[in-house]
Amino acid sequence: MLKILSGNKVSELDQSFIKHENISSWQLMERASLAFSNWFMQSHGNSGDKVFVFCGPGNNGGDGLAIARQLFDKGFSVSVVLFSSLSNSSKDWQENFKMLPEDIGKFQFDDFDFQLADGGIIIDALFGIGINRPLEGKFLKAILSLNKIGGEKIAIDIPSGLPSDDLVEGEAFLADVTVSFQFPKLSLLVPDHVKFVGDLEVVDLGIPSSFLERFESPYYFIQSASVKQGHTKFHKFSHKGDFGRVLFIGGRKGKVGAIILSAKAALRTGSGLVHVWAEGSSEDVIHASALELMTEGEEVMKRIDDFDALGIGPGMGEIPEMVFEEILRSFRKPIVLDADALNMIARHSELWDLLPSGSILTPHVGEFDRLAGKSMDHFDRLKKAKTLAEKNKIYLVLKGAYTCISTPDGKQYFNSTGTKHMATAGSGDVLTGILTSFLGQGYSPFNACVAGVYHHGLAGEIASKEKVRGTIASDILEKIPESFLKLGID
Ligand SMILES: NC(=O)C1=CN([C@@H]2O[C@H](COP(=O)(O)OP(=O)(O)OC[C@H]3O[C@@H](n4cnc5c(N)ncnc54)[C@H](O)[C@@H]3O)[C@@H](O)[C@H]2O)[C@H](O)CC1
Ligand SMILES: [K+]
Repeated sequence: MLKILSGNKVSELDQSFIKHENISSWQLMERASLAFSNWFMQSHGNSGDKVFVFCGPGNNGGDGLAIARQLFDKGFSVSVVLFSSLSNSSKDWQENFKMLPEDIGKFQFDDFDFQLADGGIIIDALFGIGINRPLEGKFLKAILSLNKIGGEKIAIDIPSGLPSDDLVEGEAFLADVTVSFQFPKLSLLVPDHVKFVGDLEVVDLGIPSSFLERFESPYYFIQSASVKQGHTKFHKFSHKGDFGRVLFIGGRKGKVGAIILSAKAALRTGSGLVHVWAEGSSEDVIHASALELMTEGEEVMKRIDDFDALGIGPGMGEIPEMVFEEILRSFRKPIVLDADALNMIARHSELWDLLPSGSILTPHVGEFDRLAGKSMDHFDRLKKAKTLAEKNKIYLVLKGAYTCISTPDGKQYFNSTGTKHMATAGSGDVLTGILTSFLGQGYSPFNACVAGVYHHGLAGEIASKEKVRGTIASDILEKIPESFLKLGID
């Protein structure tokens, strides 16, 4: 798992890593710049476009100068636009400035006509994580001009103007792609900043995750290696009982499809036995949609404890509080709660106390705000999610572009998979199915959450490669098996 450090911890990290590797700060900058340039050559190597690098006075600008040199060496036509003189720039900036080849175009901001860069590749190296106040003066002027002209816009480490761990104040660079070093900065993961960040790429500086562990931070970025480790292995003699018996409750009032999506997702995630308790009249459609599903009626309440996991809520509508309460009182293992089950809790706050510890709640932003009250911005929402998870000893899966799992021990894990094409009806029901399936297979709630959000996102990525904006939730669940294959899980 990759730790996400706050901006003010990065210089500590740099110092410590430089010492550990016995390298100079310039060498670390060269590594970072090469990581960017290698990414650039892979994605833009064949582009004949002119490259313009806008370099601020700090080390982000220093990266920009090194990248300008490296891309020039690879045959690109490169110009740099500078905002500071040698004497008022950082030490490694100065080193890299001296190393600039003669044939690179060099402009001072005051003399630069921004129309020259129109249509080229614009690399933003004005400010990185060292920004400590809103943009003003020539920096603001430059960003406003860059945001107006055409061409592809790429930010180094973070779009200039965004603080690394806080909400933007004023203007910032509108990037098409942000190439962040080592780990994504927290502020790149919030929906409030999506228009600045564009697509997010994270490039490795060779700092091992174990090294990052030395630094205090509650935030993590989920990566495939740790997802792989968290999977339970099954063997030749495993039988369907080992893969769990799960029950889904929901699918009423014209929304039976929601619970079918959850149930089918559980089958595709590997559940041995999948039961559905939906409205009586929907039995036929459930059987017709998947022959492997079993349907239940009210009498299932008597043997509800026989199940290994429950998934409640998709398409459930409003059920009597008494029934909901009885389910929570009768089933004391972790439960997955989604959609209408979350709305029940939002309306009846006394239900919080009945949630089995380790339960998983999967609100989208709207549902979350009903549960926790309105938030000023996503940073505020993340704080509330942390508090709710700690207080109620539950796992809170706040769904979105970088779904965030808040755990009872106060940590927050951001998912790294998924695409914009997953924002489609029923996508969340599929996630409920996957999570319930993992719980039923005996995964700890934490492993279920991490594996669940990761496979959901990966299945969505695979599905949307074929179906792009026509991707529907059924496509996502059909690709769950491929997401296992991709990770080498049998
Ligand atoms: N381990 C890594 O990730 C590495 C990252 N690198 C790059 O270094 C930058 C951070 O560099 P730093 O010098 O600390 O900060 P900045 O370049 O962002 O600029 C700070 C500089 O600017 C002044 N300043 C701050 N805000 C403003 C403002 N609004 N207006 C004017 N001036 C401002 C501040 O006082 C400083 O003087 C990181 O993002 C990476 O790109 C390294 O290359 C190596 C390892
Ligand atoms: K930048």
